[in-house]
Amino acid sequence: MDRQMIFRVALRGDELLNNPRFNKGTAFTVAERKAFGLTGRLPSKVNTLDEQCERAYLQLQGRDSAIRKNSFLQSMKSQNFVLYYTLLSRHLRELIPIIYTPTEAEAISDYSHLFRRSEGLYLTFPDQDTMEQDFLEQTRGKDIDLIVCSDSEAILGIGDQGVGGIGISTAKAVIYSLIGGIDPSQSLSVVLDVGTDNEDLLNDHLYVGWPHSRIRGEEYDKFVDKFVQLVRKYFPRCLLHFEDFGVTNAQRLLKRYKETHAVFNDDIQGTGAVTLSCVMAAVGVTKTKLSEQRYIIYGAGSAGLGIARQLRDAIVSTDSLSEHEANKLFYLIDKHGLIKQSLGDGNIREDLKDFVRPDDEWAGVKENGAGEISLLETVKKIKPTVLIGCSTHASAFTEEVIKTMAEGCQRPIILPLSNPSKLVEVDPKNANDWTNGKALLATGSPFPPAKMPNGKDYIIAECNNALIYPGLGFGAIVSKSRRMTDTMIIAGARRLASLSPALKDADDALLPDFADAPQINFEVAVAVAEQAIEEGSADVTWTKEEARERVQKDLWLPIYGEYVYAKDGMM
Ligand SMILES: NC(=O)C1=CN([C@@H]2O[C@H](COP(=O)(O)OP(=O)(O)OC[C@H]3O[C@@H](n4cnc5c(N)ncnc54)[C@H](O)[C@@H]3O)[C@@H](O)[C@H]2O)C=CC1
Ligand SMILES: CC(=O)C(=O)O
Ligand SMILES: [Mg+2]
Repeated sequence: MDRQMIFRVALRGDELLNNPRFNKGTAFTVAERKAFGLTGRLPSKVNTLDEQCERAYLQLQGRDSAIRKNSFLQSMKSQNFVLYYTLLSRHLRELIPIIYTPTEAEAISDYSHLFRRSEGLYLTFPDQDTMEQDFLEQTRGKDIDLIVCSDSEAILGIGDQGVGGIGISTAKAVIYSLIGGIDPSQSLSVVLDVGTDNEDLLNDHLYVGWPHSRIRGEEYDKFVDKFVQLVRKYFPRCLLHFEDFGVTNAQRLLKRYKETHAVFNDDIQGTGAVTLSCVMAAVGVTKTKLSEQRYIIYGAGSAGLGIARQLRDAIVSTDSLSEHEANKLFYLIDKHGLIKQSLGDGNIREDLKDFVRPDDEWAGVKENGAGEISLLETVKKIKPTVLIGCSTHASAFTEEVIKTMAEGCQRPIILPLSNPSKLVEVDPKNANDWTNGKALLATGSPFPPAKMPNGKDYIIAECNNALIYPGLGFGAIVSKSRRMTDTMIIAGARRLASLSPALKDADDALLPDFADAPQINFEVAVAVAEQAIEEGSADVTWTKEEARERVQKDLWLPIYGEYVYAKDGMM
């Protein structure tokens, strides 16, 4: 056995069996059972990891609904990391939708009823005086590389979920380990419970979070800042991942902290990166350039703005357009229709100003009574080649919208990205049928293949940030980057795009299959680490040429090591 896989462990008996990092259950060998006081605590048969997986998979199959499978897996995670991650790895495509979107959305929305045990760090607004102590209780003695946190205001597409948002932090952290190779014992999932404006939760006497309306303004900022400063004080080199904050806070917090710490907002930057990869692959199929597209982005929240900026920045750096020229390729639509000057400052967030369309461009175009221009009218006028949905508005891409778009271009690129599945802007099967198989499609949650007119399956790629953020994060962690820069993110996105199956066969999926996500994210991590070294964001002594070897070396894999008892060993 590899010398590194021998662990000196100080836990014995139940403490060892109850520690998911070290527990092996029936896989403890006879010698280990003797050394760690486990002989009488386990049935006599020593199982292999394969046997344990077989049994666990059978138990899982016995659960008759996705949500019950989700609960079963969550409980397994709290018992045995190696078994949990091995089982997930062996059935990746089948189980990702169970532990992530769409099933995790259901688990989060019913969090207070399903609650069984702690999943991470709960920092609650009225307890802020003890925040440092609470933080240290959870992290003392640990070498934390990754912190995923949410304030739960905009969970997936299901809105404010109060304390239940811990579920998105843990799900995202699991994906980091499963796909990205981050040691699960070196990550921490956090919910910042600043109250909730979700009336259903506030009226539920079983709600387990702080039953108070959401704190905003200065008090909110101070609370978040206290947390961020603790992260910086105790783990100056960890990656701080923000997930599912409300759009205004998401943008502000990223801007506030990105120059001083390696922070990453997945909804803005991760979604921007994976969508850029997807569009790069699509324009590879149509043999056109990013700068030759006309883009409609429907839903101008965190994801919409992140996508617009990422595409714009890539156009500027690849196709040599000025930022001003590149901005003009984008048409953003939100609740008040097309984002144009006459909506007025009250209806246009400050961070959207790059993409506001001039009114005179729309003279003669049909408006509703409130002076708003709809998606359909925008499609008719500009003849988009790319249509992206991140609005949470289910079925917004109607047959008329899709058919009108298809009249205006050979291969419409249509990416309805809203999660969970029931909120998708158009079922990809319909988009495929309405365009006679011409559309290049990808969605945010998994969908079955569509049928091409020639009878072949068209695989619907999953354009979900989970296909890229684990690699982006791992690349930053391995290279000990002080910041997660835009150029590191673009380097990862380019690497992902280069691995698109559609570049080999135009009828194949725009992005690699999730079943290949670990290998894909490995490549992304290498690209990010190389870029970090090249641009000086990294803090390591090794060279760019060594990045691949270093990423490989630091990968955490779910493998049982051999344990020897040592009083001063790991706990
Ligand atoms: N595929 C992926 O990787 C990702 C998908 N998403 C999905 O995108 C959706 C939006 O997420 P976020 O941007 O984080 O939320 P957000 O709340 O920041 O943005 C949603 C935006 O859509 C707008 N909107 C709502 N109803 C609309 C309508 N009828 N017409 C036009 N605009 C409308 C809202 O005003 C808001 O600006 C969610 O369903 C989320 O699950 C988000 C991040 C990643
Ligand atoms: C995928 C993701 O981050 C979201 O839907 O919010
Ligand atoms: Mg998200």
